[in-house]
Amino acid sequence: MKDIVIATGNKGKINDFKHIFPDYNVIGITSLLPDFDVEETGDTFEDNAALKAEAASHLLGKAVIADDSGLAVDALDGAPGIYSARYAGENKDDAANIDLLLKNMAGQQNRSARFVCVIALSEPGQETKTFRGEAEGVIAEERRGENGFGYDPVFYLPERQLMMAELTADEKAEISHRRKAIDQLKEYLSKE
Ligand SMILES: O=P(O)(O)OP(=O)(O)OP(=O)(O)OC[C@H]1O[C@@H](n2cnc3c(O)ncnc32)[C@H](O)[C@@H]1O
Ligand SMILES: [Mg+2]
Repeated sequence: MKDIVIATGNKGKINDFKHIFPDYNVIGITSLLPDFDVEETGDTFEDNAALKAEAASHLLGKAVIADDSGLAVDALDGAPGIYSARYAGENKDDAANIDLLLKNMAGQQNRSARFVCVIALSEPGQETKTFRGEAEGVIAEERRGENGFGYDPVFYLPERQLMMAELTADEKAEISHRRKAIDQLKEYLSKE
């Protein structure tokens, strides 16, 4: 089985990647470098994904991918966006982030939103490449579902009439923003 190293400390993302890459041995960076942590100082998902992938690739001397992602809500002018993980504070608390989102959306009629995922590929001696995937949905008024992570319990998928958190991991892997970004990465690798 081929290895693929992902520069993330987020267990929910690692679980998503395992279902997107069933034929690969998915390795989270913290099992190789327990103290790995990169400050996300970029202004875009692309910049932050590249920062994480390049830092890990330089430390390991091999190809690494990273994921910078988040939720963009139209009625909030694209917030929380690149700040999705730390929306309610630096301690990255998914429950607190959802509470704040529901509070900021209270009484709001326009609830359209999208998940964005940018995957960066950094390889020694090569320019970093980025690939973007998006998934459209609607911000629900309350939580439902136990699967997934982050904002999945309040991200409603109208065509399925389910929350993202009500999909199995395999179902999420078929339609998610993360899957769409990875499809583009795979297409690039197949032409390389
Ligand atoms: O930077 P790494 O170490 O990869 O982990 P992180 O959790 O800090 O990840 P990000 O900086 O990319 O922030 C993304 C946040 O956006 C949210 N998010 C991203 N993808 C999601 C998904 O598939 N489902 C639900 N929420 C998601 C979730 O709250 C994440 O913490
Ligand atoms: Mg992060």
